Amino acid sequence: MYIDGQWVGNENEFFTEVTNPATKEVIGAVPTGGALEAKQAVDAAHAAFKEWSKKTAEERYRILMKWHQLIDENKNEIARIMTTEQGKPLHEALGEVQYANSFISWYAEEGKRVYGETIPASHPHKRILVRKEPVGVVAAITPWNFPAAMITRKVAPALAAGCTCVVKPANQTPLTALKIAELAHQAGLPSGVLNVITGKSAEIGETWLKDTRVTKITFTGSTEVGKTLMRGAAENVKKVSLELGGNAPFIVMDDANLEKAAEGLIQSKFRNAGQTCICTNRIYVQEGVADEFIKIFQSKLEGLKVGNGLEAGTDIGPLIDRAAYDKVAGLVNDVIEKGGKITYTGEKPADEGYYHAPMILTDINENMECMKDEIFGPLAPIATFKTEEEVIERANNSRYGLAAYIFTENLSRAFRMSEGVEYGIVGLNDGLPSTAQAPFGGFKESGLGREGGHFGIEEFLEIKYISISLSEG
Ligand SMILES: NC(=O)C1=CN([C@@H]2O[C@H](COP(=O)(O)OP(=O)(O)OC[C@H]3O[C@@H](n4cnc5c(N)ncnc54)[C@H](OP(=O)(O)O)[C@@H]3O)[C@@H](O)[C@H]2O)C=CC1
Ligand SMILES: O=C(O)CCCC(=O)O
Repeated sequence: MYIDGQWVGNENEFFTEVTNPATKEVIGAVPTGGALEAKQAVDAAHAAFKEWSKKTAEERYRILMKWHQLIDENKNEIARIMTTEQGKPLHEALGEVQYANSFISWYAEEGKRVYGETIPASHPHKRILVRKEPVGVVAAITPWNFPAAMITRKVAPALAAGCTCVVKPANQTPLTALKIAELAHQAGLPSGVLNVITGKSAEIGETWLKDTRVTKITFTGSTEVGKTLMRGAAENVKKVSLELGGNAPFIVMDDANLEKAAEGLIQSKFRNAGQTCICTNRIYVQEGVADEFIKIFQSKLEGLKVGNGLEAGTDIGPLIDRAAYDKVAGLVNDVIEKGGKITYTGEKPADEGYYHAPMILTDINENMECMKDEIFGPLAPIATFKTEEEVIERANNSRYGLAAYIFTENLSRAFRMSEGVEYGIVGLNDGLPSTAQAPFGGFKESGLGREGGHFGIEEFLEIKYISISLSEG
């Protein structure tokens, strides 16, 4: 673990093993930290806040850009670590490292633009000044599906704003996080500004929730854990940002460019083997074009290779663990039991890993679990619909509201539908909307707040209003 600029173990020397999901081999182990280390990390972050928050944005920019440079120089090594512990194909891992790094450079710059305001007062001798200040110590709890980007998307704006951070990466993928912390250390980030601890998630989370020195919790992961953190944060009214589950509808209208829609679906459905919160979950195709669309989609899917992410040519890696595999297999059984069918199933390696074949599922209805629950796997359930009104209603009939995809070539319809869906992110003829400068986040139970863009740094800033009364004469 990385606490106060030092590499530390834990008191009892317990270790949590890290497994390669492609081979089930143990590839490493990290300390099983708990309440003691969680508190030590906050002690360090709290002490470091005093000086870090006082640095100029330019000084913070220089350190963040050095970190960015080191990540870039080490991107291939980080990508290999990521593929080995997470499973995603090496080219995707490299893409994630670059995506993760784009948050660091973007926010290094944005830190210079934390502007205040002056507001006209109602009295001639008064002045109203508004400034923005860092919220303090930020606790970030991150998932295994994007082991680098979910850390930098939180930590980069927090550090650029002048906050200090304590981070708990997922136990399945701590090695990428620790490598990134090592590079932050090399970049000259002062001790205590960034701390990374591994271990008992519930105990660490609870310690941070109870500690009044932690003023902000930022989390990406399941809606259930997000709700637990939000409840805990209420105790001392911490600020909370949550990026939770999704159930993204992918809508293909009969005037869509079907080639482009099928390409968009491949990108949005099979990225990270379907384990992305904005991955397409349920597919709605307008009746007249359903058969043709499925044919084009299947021909593209047949070209994708499932395998070990380290092997050249792999497009879809394994799922993260046994529980993830069982969940996806259970969703397929549910489809069959409720009258659906498997129209296409891809090949998968016979080896030991947690591989699930990509599948196209048809004769789908809304009572099937895959239409209600986050799949997090390479299943493509396809339902049909008749009208625009009907599909908007079905798309909105979810407790989630993260991302929706709409494919149409009709401009008026494109606006009408984008405005009609209750989702925080709309991919309009676009299967890959994520980028550092845009706001990422959801409506409803998909979360609170936004990451990315100028919106993302606001989550780490307090507004202070200074009322000034000038002496007369
Ligand atoms: N929005 C998204 O991007 C993600 C959504 N999910 C959804 O959640 C499902 C389950 O995945 P899972 O990995 O279990 O997700 P979790 O929400 O359990 O894990 C996300 C992070 O939260 C930590 N955590 C778990 N429980 C607590 C707690 N009580 N207090 C504080 N931190 C906690 C985990 O630590 P540790 O792993 O060490 O226990 C991990 O760092 C997936 O199938 C998917 O549907 C999952 C990941 C990302
Ligand atoms: O699943 C997630 O929460 C990570 C989102 C990846 C992306 O930014 O597209």
